[in-house]
Amino acid sequence: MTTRPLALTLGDPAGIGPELTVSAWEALRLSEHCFFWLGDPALLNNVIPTEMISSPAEARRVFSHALPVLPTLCSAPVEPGKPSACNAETIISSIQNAAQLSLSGEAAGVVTNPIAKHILAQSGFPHPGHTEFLAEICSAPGHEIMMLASPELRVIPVTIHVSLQTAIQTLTTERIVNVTRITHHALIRDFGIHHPRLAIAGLNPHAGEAGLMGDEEQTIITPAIDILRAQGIDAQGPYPPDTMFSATARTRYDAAICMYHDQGLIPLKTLDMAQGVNITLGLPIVRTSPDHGTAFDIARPLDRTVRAADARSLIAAIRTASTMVQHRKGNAV
Ligand SMILES: NC(=O)C1=CN([C@@H]2O[C@H](COP(=O)(O)OP(=O)(O)OC[C@H]3O[C@@H](n4cnc5c(N)ncnc54)[C@H](O)[C@@H]3O)[C@@H](O)[C@H]2O)C=CC1
Ligand SMILES: NCC(=O)COP(=O)(O)O
Repeated sequence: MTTRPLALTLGDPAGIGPELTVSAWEALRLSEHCFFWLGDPALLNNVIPTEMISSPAEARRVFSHALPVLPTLCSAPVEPGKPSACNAETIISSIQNAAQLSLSGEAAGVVTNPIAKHILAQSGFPHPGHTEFLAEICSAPGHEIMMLASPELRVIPVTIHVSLQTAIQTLTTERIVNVTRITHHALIRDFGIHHPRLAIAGLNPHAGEAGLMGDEEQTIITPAIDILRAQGIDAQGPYPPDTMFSATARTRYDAAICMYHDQGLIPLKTLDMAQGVNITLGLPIVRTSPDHGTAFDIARPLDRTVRAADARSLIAAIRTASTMVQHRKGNAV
């Protein structure tokens, strides 16, 4: 696995991020999946040993006996379950530093703990989520693609954090082609799938039923598929969205290109929320995250034995980031 450590961000300190971080360290500390946390050790209530580091290079020496922490201290008191925009600056700087350390090569990649988008927005944060923020840090705006992956399914929404109305209004042939091309290349480079098979979803019921229930399939989606196929990309569809996620249908493709956020994320999370991983494709750095959010409703002060949050998705995100780093190394020329 990776020799350099992964950078794990703070996330919203009032959410389940601190608890997930503790559980992930306990699960992985004797494995090769080494990470350090850009967080505030005071949030951990001494439930595990921690050791301050001043650079990622120190993480591997520490990882088996303590959680390596690159201190990123909260400026306001933290009450679990009660998020506050007063800590927005710390949350943002944790993401920013993790990305910079990854761009500089000191960290192998970034794994993010969940943030609450509306809380950061209150502080003037202009990005709808990590995906778009990281693209800006990497000077690659417009190249960022969100993929959610579980052992059962991979989905890529063409439009991401916008209203359903905006998603439909901004759906274009060019956007579908761009997202599918980046996905195709990322499946080869980051996942070792040599000939990716891509299923393109329709937008409307029955994929439009020959125009009877909407014509975006004919005017926008099919032209995109034609362009992609002419470029040698194995893109098929548009498929009726209500049947393309069945167990049988899923055996026919490696990833589903979906027209809007919930079209892809509902089947993914319904099939396997515990092991779903959110992955940003199209960036020079590796970035993964759990598929769920901050879960403020179950966040509580940390306890040595009682855990409310299921850390499997974060653990899967860390393992996935390690695997992607390995694939990128293997594919480097
Ligand atoms: N990558 C990220 O930073 C993401 C952040 N969010 C943010 O999270 C906030 C809350 O969003 P919600 O829609 O409520 O989704 P959520 O995923 O935080 O919670 C939905 C339900 O699932 C439960 N849940 C989630 N993760 C869990 C875990 N690991 N273990 C046990 N139960 C778990 C919660 O307790 C809650 O009942 C929003 O502000 C949203 O912006 C949402 C998705 C991803
Ligand atoms: N629904 C997925 C999600 O909100 C994750 O967004 P991001 O913070 O990874 O951009």
